[in-house]
Amino acid sequence: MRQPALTTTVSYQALQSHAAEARDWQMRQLFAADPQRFPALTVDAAGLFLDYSKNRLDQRTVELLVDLARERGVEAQRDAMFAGDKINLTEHRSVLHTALRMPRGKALVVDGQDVNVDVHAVLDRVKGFTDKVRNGTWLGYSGKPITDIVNIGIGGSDLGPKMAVLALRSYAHPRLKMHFVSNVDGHDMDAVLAQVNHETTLFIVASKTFTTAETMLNAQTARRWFLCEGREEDLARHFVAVSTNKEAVSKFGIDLDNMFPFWDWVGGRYSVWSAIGLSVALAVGFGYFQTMLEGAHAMDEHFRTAPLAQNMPVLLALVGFWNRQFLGATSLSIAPYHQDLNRFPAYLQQLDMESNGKRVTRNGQPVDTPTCPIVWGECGTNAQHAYFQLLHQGTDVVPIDFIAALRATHDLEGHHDALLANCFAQSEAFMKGKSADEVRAELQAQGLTETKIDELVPHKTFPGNRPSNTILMDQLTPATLGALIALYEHKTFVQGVIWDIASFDQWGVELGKVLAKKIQAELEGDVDPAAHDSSTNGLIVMAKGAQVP
Ligand SMILES: O=P(O)(O)OC[C@H]1O[C@](O)(CO)[C@@H](O)[C@@H]1O
Repeated sequence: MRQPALTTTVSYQALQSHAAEARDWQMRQLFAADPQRFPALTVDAAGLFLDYSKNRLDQRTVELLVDLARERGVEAQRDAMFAGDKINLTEHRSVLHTALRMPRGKALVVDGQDVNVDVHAVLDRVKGFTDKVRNGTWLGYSGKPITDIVNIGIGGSDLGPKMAVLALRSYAHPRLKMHFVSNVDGHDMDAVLAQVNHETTLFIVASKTFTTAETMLNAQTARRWFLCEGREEDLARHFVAVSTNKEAVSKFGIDLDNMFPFWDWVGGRYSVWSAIGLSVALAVGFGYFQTMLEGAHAMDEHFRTAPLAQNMPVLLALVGFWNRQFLGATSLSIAPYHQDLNRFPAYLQQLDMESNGKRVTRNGQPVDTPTCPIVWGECGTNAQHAYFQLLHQGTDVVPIDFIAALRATHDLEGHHDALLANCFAQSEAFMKGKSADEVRAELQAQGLTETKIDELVPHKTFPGNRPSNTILMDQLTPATLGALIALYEHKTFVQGVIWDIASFDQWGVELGKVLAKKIQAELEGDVDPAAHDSSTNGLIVMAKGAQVP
């Protein structure tokens, strides 16, 4: 259905007038005026708690934002996604990552096929295989159990599994060391090969298409490395594939018995729940992998059934939209206060920016508002000692998502309270700031001269009124991790619906791929690179002339 331009909708215009009033609001005053602000602007679901009260909005803003979600058809499009409708219009595909975490037996027929049956058949195979590797009955060619697993993949075939394996570090198998190679830069593969042994290493070649240049080159290199010690007939014990492309897997030389399939209705950046999660299931065991799926399913059920005004992914999306559209925030910083969520910001970069980094609507018209902000971030407290200076006192307002677990998964004394204290202190500081009067009073109490005080006040003043969300969970477990990932998946979906953009394709990555192929041929051959601009030609000539060490 053709959507009207966003800025022409009734609910958008109501929001715009409201935003004109809200522009001067100070969060300090909003908190002081409403003792119920915290309970009113928080929500919990699927083991997660979202506090969005430290944003420049009030309950009326939320009502207007919910009206917008309704007018843009979020509920209908959500239902269409869950039902398997072909909502990925440009590729004419269903979008069914939610089906990957549906309990067994919940029939969902798409194109005449019950996808639930297919999903669970693959999960059963994942269980059988991962059990064998973990219990030491899957042996390498010389009869030894596997000790090292190398996942070769890129984008969604790397970021999700790598993020989840790190996040669930405390659940990991003691014998199995997990490695991830994604970069076509040989230094990545070289560093991993230097640590592993031919006899006890298992390679997972993870690629939805099985044509991605980086992954294919890395896989060929791993194969060559393996064949320096092992024989062709040993490959089946050391190489498995995860893909939708049987033909290419077979052509590569991987036994189809060692291939774990998935389907074109799983987007790469939504694929950690499919067999692409094989490395996660190997690391933590199939039982915990399944618990991660259950955590995601709990969030799916919440997203599918909760009213919009109490719907966590919808609210997270609407607050993000408000900050982007009406506060002019061009980026969103993700600050996990949990070291094991170290790769979560990188994971979200692909999820959000590859989905919603678009400038035309689903019908190909230019959008009439800004779309996806730049997503970036780093673990707290490290981020505090790097770039939080800019976030507190710089000229840009950057909303932040703080993510923390109330209980640690370690028992080291003193650390967790220190961590949480920092997390809560930061969101308080961003909200409250520190006024010039407060700074002045503090410096006077320290006995500084008035001249010195005048000099320091501007530097020590914090504007505050800077927005943040805080997402809490009891502990980082497979279930809460699953819910957290699903929360952001659905948040991305809702924003895509509001902007009316095609969130499930990624044409923007194609141009560079095509040009790289051409330049690689020029670097490797005698072709004269005169066909480019003078800068690109010059760089190619320099690379061709460089001495190989
Ligand atoms: O799993 P594949 O097919 O190798 O693709 C890897 C990644 O490449 C992309 O297509 C972008 O180039 C991502 O969307 C995808 O996650």
